[in-house]
Order: sequence, then structure tokens, then C-alpha cells
Amino acid sequence: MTDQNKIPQATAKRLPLYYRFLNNLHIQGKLRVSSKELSDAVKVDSATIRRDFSYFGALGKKGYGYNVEYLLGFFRKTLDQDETTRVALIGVGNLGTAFLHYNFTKNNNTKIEMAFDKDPNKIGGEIGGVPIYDIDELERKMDRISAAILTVPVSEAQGITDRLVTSGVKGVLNFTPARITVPEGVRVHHIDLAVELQSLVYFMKHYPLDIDDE
Ligand SMILES: NC(=O)c1ccc[n+]([C@@H]2O[C@H](COP(=O)([O-])OP(=O)(O)OC[C@H]3O[C@@H](n4cnc5c(N)ncnc54)[C@H](O)[C@@H]3O)[C@@H](O)[C@H]2O)c1
Repeated sequence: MTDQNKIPQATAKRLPLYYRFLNNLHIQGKLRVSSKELSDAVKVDSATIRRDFSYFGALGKKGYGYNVEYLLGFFRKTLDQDETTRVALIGVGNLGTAFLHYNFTKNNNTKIEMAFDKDPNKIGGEIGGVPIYDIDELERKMDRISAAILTVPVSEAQGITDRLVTSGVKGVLNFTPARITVPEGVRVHHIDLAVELQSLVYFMKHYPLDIDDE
């Protein structure tokens, strides 16, 4: 097994991107891929790709590129593709409902197994094949769930997070604007579309891609 500690975090973050693209190539029967092709597809410059891949012991050959099968084998092991991570979603509102409809299992190894809400009209229902339980039953229902998606109102975020942590959750994908606090050993990734949009607009203004406009 490869020593994952040797891979820098920035590289590790790109692994799922690479994996998804290579898996599609593999399905199409492609045996090799050039760093240029990869770069165009995943929007990472080819120098970075070459550096990333050198950590995996995959050195591209000039005029040949990278062996798709070898890379996929490596990524599967590193990303533990064989083992599905069980995920719970808390808050089946606008955002939560959209996530439940989205099939996360199509391309990777995560699966939303269950959802929770406090609205009696939603409890007992099902969206995208995922059962919706009463939030009061969180501790009782959570079985081998290691990650959670948080799509509740901001005021509920910390309280729910505390309960998730007590139930053994080790990672939270936080869509609420709340800056939640967790004990050491629990990872929180915060996703804010407003920030992403602002950043896009900033780059559009200050780093325009269309050189004719300059
Ligand atoms: N990160 C982003 O880019 C982004 C974008 C839009 C919304 N949001 C945030 O995502 C969250 C959800 O937004 P939304 O538009 O889906 O809201 P929503 O009001 O449609 O949904 C919230 C859901 O949470 C449920 N809920 C409330 N309290 C609960 C509790 N204690 N336990 C379990 N469920 C509970 C409600 O019944 C409802 O179904 C909000 O915090 C919002 O600010 C984030």
C-alpha cells in the first residue's frame, strides 16, 4: 500500500478529479492519456499534473503519455474506491433535496444512506431512494455513518454538528454560513457558493481570459 502521507494535501485534493476523468477514459477503452489531454479535461496545468503524478510513481513517457490502467489502480487504492463511505444528509430543504436527487455513487465511492429533518411532512418520506428520518432519531439511526452533509438553517448548524460528532461522524461538509466548531480529529469543509461566485467575478475582472479585451 502506498504511503498516503507522502502525497501533499493539494495533490490529494485533485485525486478525485483525476480519478473521475481516467475512469471515463477507461470505460471508453482508452489505454493511455497525455498530460495535455488530462490538463484540458480537468483544468489543471500540465506541469502540476506531471508533478502530482510523479508522487504516484507514474512517469509519463514522451509521445506515449500515461498508462490509464496503472493510474486507476493507484487511485482506487488511495481513494479506497472499494470501500463505500456512508454519508448522512441533515436538512432536506431546497439544497438538501437537490443533493438527494443527485446520484453521488455514479462516479465515486460515497453514498448518502439516510437523511434527517424535523418537518413532519418530510419525515417518513424518501427522495432519490434515500429515507428521511426524524432528527430526534439521529443517534439511534446513525449506523457506520462517517461523513455528513449539513444543509440546515444556520441557527441549527452547531447543535446538529455536536450531535453528529457524538454519533461518530469524522467529516462534515458544511453548506450553512455557520463557522462550526468541532473537536480535534473531525474535519470540516465549508462550501459557500457566494464566495465562489465572488471569486469568479474577481478573476473575470482582473484576469480576463479574452486577450482581445485588454
Ligand atoms: N453554501 C451555499 O452555497 C448555500 C447556498 C444556499 C443555501 N445555503 C445554506 O444551506 C442551508 C439550507 O438552505 P435551504 O435553502 O435548503 O434551506 P431550507 O429552509 O429550504 O431547508 C432547511 C431544512 O432544514 C430543516 N431543518 C430545520 N431545522 C432542523 C433541525 N433542527 N434538524 C433537522 N432539520 C432541520 C427544515 O425543515 C428544512 O427542510 C442554509 O443554512 C442556507 O443558508 C448555502
